[in-house]
Amino acid sequence: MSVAQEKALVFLLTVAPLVVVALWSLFATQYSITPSKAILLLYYLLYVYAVRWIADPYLRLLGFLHLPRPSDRSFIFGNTGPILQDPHGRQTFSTWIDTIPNSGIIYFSGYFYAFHNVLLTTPEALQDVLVSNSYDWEKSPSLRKLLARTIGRGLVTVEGAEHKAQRKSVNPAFSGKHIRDLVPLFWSKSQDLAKVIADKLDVVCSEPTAGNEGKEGRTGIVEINQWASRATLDIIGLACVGRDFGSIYNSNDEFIQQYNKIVKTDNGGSILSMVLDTLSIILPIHVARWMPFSSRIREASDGRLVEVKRRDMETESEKQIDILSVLIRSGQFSDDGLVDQLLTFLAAGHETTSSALTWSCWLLAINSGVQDRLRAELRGYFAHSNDLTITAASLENLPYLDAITNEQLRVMPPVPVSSRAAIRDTTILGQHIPKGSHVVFSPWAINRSKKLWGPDAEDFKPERWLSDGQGGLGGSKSPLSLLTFLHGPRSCIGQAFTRAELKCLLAAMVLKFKMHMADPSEVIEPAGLLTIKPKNGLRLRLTEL
Ligand code: HEM
Repeated sequence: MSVAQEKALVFLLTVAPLVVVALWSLFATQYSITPSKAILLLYYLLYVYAVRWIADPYLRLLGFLHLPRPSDRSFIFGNTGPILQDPHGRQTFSTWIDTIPNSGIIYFSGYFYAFHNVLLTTPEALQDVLVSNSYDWEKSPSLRKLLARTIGRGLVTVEGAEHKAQRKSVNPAFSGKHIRDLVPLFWSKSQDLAKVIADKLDVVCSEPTAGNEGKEGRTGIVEINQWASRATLDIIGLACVGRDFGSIYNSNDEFIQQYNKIVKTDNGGSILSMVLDTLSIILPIHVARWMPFSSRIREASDGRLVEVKRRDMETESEKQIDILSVLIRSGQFSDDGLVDQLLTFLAAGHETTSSALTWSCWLLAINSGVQDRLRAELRGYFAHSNDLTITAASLENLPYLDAITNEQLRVMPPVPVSSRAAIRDTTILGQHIPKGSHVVFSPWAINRSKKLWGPDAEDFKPERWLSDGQGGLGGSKSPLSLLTFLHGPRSCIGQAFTRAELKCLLAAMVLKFKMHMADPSEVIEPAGLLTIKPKNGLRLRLTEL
């Protein structure tokens, strides 16, 4: 639709019905449409209310029409047509950001032009929404309700003052100091992972060459995604609850079964449970959470986990370092509150780190030069040490490992897109944004924007973090050019945790194996609902070193 057509549409849906109703009310009594003036007035008020309700979004549209926006639009889909064919809008948002001239925001409309969205395209616009006016924006109520039904009222699902208070209480458990304490645990699990995978490989003997006997070694094809999922689950279990789920050894830990039942969507729910689940989404959070049929959350909230931990803390002489212990010691949470936070960490921290590890392995498998250089850095580091143990201090002295971690989180952000709704009238870069409008920000598109990262933005180049001369910004001009964990009061609380964990896992894998694609011609496609994973898994050929 052209701008003229859009303005005509607004007129048709706003002014015209009011004119019609005014004429109608003038002549209605004359033609005795209704005998009662009171009923006529009631009709009139109802009609005006209905027109106002329908017209409201279209009147708001006028406030956006001057903003840059995509040219492909239709009445039914607004501008969302291309997004529907492009999961998470990854490619669409990237194209818009790099090709539509704009100074920080691009407007795009939803169905029937009735929903208004603003795509944030520059660090300055992101700063306004995520940092300066963060509490003018909230996650969509339906999404929060859906999440709260399964993970309770933890950090992810609460808003406003409740969020501020919770964040303040949880922050110390994720402080730099505490994450340093967790590094030995990350490293030990990472080594377990490498060992368990190695034991599954086939023993082969290489061809003898002149003067050399054939050497025995282990190699095989491994689906990495499922190992990444198991390892990151075990790490989060140990770090958050102090409990080894043992899923890399295929354990049947009761809590894990419970967790899978709660968080996984593919657990074969019956039609009845689907209906009940739907009902509990529709109901307000507080009600749904305590409904007898909302059994999932009840099962996890049985409090035993916290009870056992309290007992361990009393009886064991060694200070417990897991996050649950830190939260219990803070004395800020009820037992229910603790369970909600734990489920939140599991849900927010498991799939995401598992996705990040999978993509790291993929990037190293298709960039063998980077893989070799990382291995050389690690071997060089350990050559000067008697003990092959990664500590928090060693992580600070492995610059290439740090660069790879930054770069893989930049090019393959596990959460590719997120959004917020304005809960009051606000502004972005001075532009008035009425209550009810939506902002969309795409870590995928921002992290890969040529405007922010240069012409090689799409390439995996860890070196950009080594010689950027920009204080660790990878050659970009602002920290907000990297959006993987967002920024501001609602940024990922687990960022430092993730970075340390990923470094340990990658170091263990690279020291133990040479990684290649099982089928070098295979095209790996990202897919997924909230986090992205390789659509058909990731098969790598691992050769033990
Ligand atoms: C690669 C790994 C990770 C990525 C990419 C990631 C990404 C994110 C993003 C994008 C958000 C903001 C979502 C939004 O508000 O729209 C977020 C929030 C959050 N993340 Fe992470 N995350 C990761 C790992 C973790 C881990 C390991 C934990 C905990 C152990 C964690 C806990 C949380 C929590 C609690 C929030 C909500 C924070 C708040 O609203 O105050 N995340 N994460």
